[in-house]
Order: sequence, then structure tokens, then C-alpha cells
Amino acid sequence: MIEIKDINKTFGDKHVLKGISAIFNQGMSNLIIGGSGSGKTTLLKCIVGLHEPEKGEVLYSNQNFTTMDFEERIPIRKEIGMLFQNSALFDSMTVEENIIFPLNLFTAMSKAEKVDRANYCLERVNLKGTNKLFPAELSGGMKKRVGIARAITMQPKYLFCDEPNSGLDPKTSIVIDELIKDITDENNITTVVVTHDMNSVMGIGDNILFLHNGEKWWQGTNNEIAHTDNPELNSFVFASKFMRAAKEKL
Ligand SMILES: Nc1ncnc2c1ncn2[C@@H]1O[C@H](COP(=O)(O)OP(=O)(O)OP(=O)(O)O)[C@@H](O)[C@H]1O
Repeated sequence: MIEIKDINKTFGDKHVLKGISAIFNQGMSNLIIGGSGSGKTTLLKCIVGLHEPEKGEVLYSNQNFTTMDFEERIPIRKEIGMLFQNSALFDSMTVEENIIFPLNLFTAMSKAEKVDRANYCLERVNLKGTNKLFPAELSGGMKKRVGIARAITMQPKYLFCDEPNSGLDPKTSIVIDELIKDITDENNITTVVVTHDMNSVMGIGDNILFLHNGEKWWQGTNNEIAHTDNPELNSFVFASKFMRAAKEKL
């Protein structure tokens, strides 16, 4: 479980996050949604320690991450898996080397153990046998799956995904969403996903946090979102004609 309390972040005179508090539960796909510039990525970066909030606290399983120094944060960082926007694979490394990278940094595993773990992770994302390929040889969906394999290689307790569906066709997006959900369920981990994708919201949104102008505007489940009368959330989720038509049938 991750708890955030009263997170405030400014850039210069721009107040980007205005007192965000929320709980992200274990074993759930927790989604952060909101319009462009609403502060989603900034919030994610505050949670993982890539930004320091001016005010507020982030607690990982009740441990106060915010007040920890660099060294004290290392054990928690080892428990975090991260799927970055655009997958962020190392282009000069093979698929296997990319997946092994965190193991080289954080473990004393033997070469054979690392390869075993890479093989397990590749199999888990249905990419068995792609070990020796380079990122340039992969499709966008395959890169995301390698990104997921790398994110789970350290058996994380917390998984963060920033726009996992960006640049993917709708069918591949669903494959990625289901993979994230299955991995979350199987390992009972706390997953936090930043997304714009309405299919993801409806498909895997166990707990959805909607940001509007840097404020927490609404929180609920995908079932609740379908029946919300919150005007800003409604205009965000049901912006398209297709989604409005779908809502009328609910
Ligand atoms: N490093 C930074 N320096 C200055 N301003 C920043 C920085 N990072 C983000 N911002 C500003 O903070 C606001 C929120 O940005 P953020 O990237 O968190 O939004 P977002 O909701 O993730 O948007 P998008 O969906 O378009 O990615 C924006 O106005 C952005 O310009």
C-alpha cells in the first residue's frame, strides 16, 4: 500500500500539485487520470522520488519515504519497478541485457541466475526467445513488454507505469493492460498507472484518481466513473461521441 498525504509541488511560481492525498491499495491497479498538464506525471515523479514535493508525505507500507535520505531510500527503491513512457530501453543493449540491468545494479546473482530470471520475465510477457534482439528490432508493443519484463525483474512490491499505452494500437493496448493487471493480481503488488486511455480506465481501473488543474477532483472505481455526475470528470471521460453513446447504453 502507498499513501500520499497533502502533496504540493511548484515549479517557479507555478503551483502544479495542490495538496493531493490518496491511498493506492495493494493488489489493485490504481490509475491516475486527468487532462494534459493536470499534474499526473509530476505526481508519479513525486511518489517515486524523482521530484521532491515542497510539502506532503509519501508512505510505502507505512514507511515515510519523504523524510528518508538517499541511503535510507535504497531498500524501497529496490522494491520499485518502473515502466517509463516510450519504454526507455537502452538501445545499445540486447533485450536480455536490458532486463538484467537492474539485477547487475542491485543484486549479487550469478550470471546464470540472472539469465534464468530474464528468461522467466520474458516468458511472462510472452516474448520467449527474443533475448538477443536489440530494441530497434522490436515493435512498439514488444518494447513495452520488454519494459514490463525489466520492471518486474527485481520482483517489485510496487509497480509504476507512465502512459503504458502511448503509441499502441487499441488491441495491443488491451494486451498490455491485461498483462499489467495479471502481474498485479498474481504477485499482489501495488500498481500505479498514469494514463489517458479510456479503455484502460474502464478495463482495469480498480481505483481511479482524477486530477484537475493540480487538484484531486474525484476518486472512485471504473463502475462508479460510468455513473458520475461530476461535470469535469464527465467531460474528460466522455469527451468523444463514441464514449457518450456507450454511456447511454449503460
Ligand atoms: N520540470 C518541470 N519544470 C517546469 N514545469 C514543469 C516541469 N515538469 C512539469 N511541469 C509543468 O507542470 C504541469 C504538469 O505537468 P505534468 O507533466 O505533470 O502533466 P501531465 O498531467 O502528466 O500532462 P500530460 O498528460 O500532457 O503528460 C505542466 O504545466 C508542466 O508544464
